[in-house]
Amino acid sequence: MTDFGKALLDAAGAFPLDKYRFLRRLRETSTEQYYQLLCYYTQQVLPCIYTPTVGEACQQYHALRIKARGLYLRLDHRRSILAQLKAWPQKDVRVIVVTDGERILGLGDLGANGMGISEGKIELYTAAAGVDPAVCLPVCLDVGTNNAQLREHPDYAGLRAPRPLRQQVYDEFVAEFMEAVQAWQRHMLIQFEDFGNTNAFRILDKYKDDYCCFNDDIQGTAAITLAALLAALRVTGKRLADQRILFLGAGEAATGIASLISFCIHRRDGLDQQAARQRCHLMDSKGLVVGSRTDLQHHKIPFAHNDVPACATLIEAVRAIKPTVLIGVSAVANAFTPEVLAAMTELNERPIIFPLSNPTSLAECTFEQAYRATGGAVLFASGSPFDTIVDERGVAHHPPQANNAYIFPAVGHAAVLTKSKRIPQEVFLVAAERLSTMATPAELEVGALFPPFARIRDISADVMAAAAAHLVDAGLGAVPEGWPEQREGWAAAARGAMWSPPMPTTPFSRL
Ligand SMILES: O=C([O-])CC(=O)C(=O)O
Ligand SMILES: [Mg+2]
Repeated sequence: MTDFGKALLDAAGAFPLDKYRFLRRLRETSTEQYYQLLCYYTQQVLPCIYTPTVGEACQQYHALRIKARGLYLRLDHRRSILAQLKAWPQKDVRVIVVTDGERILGLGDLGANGMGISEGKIELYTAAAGVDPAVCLPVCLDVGTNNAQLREHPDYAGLRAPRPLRQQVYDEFVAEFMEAVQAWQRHMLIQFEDFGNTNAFRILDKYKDDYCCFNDDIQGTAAITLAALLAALRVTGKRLADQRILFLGAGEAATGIASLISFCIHRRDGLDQQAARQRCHLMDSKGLVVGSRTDLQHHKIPFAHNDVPACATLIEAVRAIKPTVLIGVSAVANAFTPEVLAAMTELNERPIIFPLSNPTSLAECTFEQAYRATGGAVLFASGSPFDTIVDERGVAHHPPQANNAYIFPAVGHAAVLTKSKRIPQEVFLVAAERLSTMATPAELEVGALFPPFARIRDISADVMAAAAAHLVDAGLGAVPEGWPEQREGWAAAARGAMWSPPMPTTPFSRL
């Protein structure tokens, strides 16, 4: 069965973008078969519609000649957002993934081409957690772009203007969007995706207490990384509170991950939040984030250290801090040099090394590089997928992908089913903890920190049950209709709440 999915996609063309285009067209022309492929051949389809291909698809989106599935809301059409929502053909929408295209993966400002990221991410709600595609809506807030090349391209479909200089104009537009969504539907889950750093933090802070919303780059990435780290610690047998964690990068992902790790240490080991934060060291393009710096953005300040020298390079920082864990969220390809990897190997019996930057071309190192440099001792997870390595004994080592899709679709679907008022930070902790326990000892043995993605719907059902229990217990959501009293039955109930297309009858005769 699984080979069929691969064979079909191979037949669509040699290049990833050929497969992407094929799947986009299939969704339009043979929707049921598209969803059969997505839901029954998920592992084969996902890399073609999501990371790593989606990065290139967004860069080329204006030239792909595909019809946008999602809704564009343009800054020059402001004060009419509610009317535009009401005119949209989908009437019962429960999940929105929204971007403004300013920071697409590690690729920068892609303006209206960012629609591709909302469209890609929303498919994961269906594939991974069984949300009915009929209730899912990708949105792109087109506020212009500072990418002049794109703006001037004859095929570019977005607003041909730079992003607004005045923050107030932007903020009012986002506020109008949030209020319009609330006026449009009784309950909506809103996922913020790939906003620029400053706006991402500000928007989340502003709306998180009053809306059922989260930011996947800050919170989803944090949860999957914490899950990977907790699973790695099952192998080393060490405590989270005893780790020294060095981040290359100090943006949304870094501060999101560092905050959730600190929160987890605080909850598990009773350290106060400030002491827990000191387990995390951030490094930006100017060097280590230390207290003596006067140029630190707001979100970095809680992680500034006064007890380490102001190292300018990663290798200096590794030597000074002696990290047990190295996390790459820098979008700097090959930043984990052989020297850095060798230093991590000298310092640790089992170095934990997570090059998380997306897409693959921006990863801080490959699995092969980390595996070879550490003599196979590395505990590894990456943002984009890498190939398996077969060692000299013939044992296959599968590099786990710290794929946000293990977390956000399940957390989001739980929030939808419970109609949660908001999504507190604790839910991401609960989801990460649950996921971190799921790899079997045999899977951990060969480096797989998570169960295989092929089982994603069962995994999501467990995460949904844990997240739903938390939301209900916190008084934010209600027990979904028809779910049993007993919590033991909730994973099965979550599995039962998932939408699926009919099982495919082979062959896919009309493709
Ligand atoms: O693609 C992912 O899942 C991670 C992500 O959101 C990003 O890199 O912006
Ligand atoms: Mg993202």
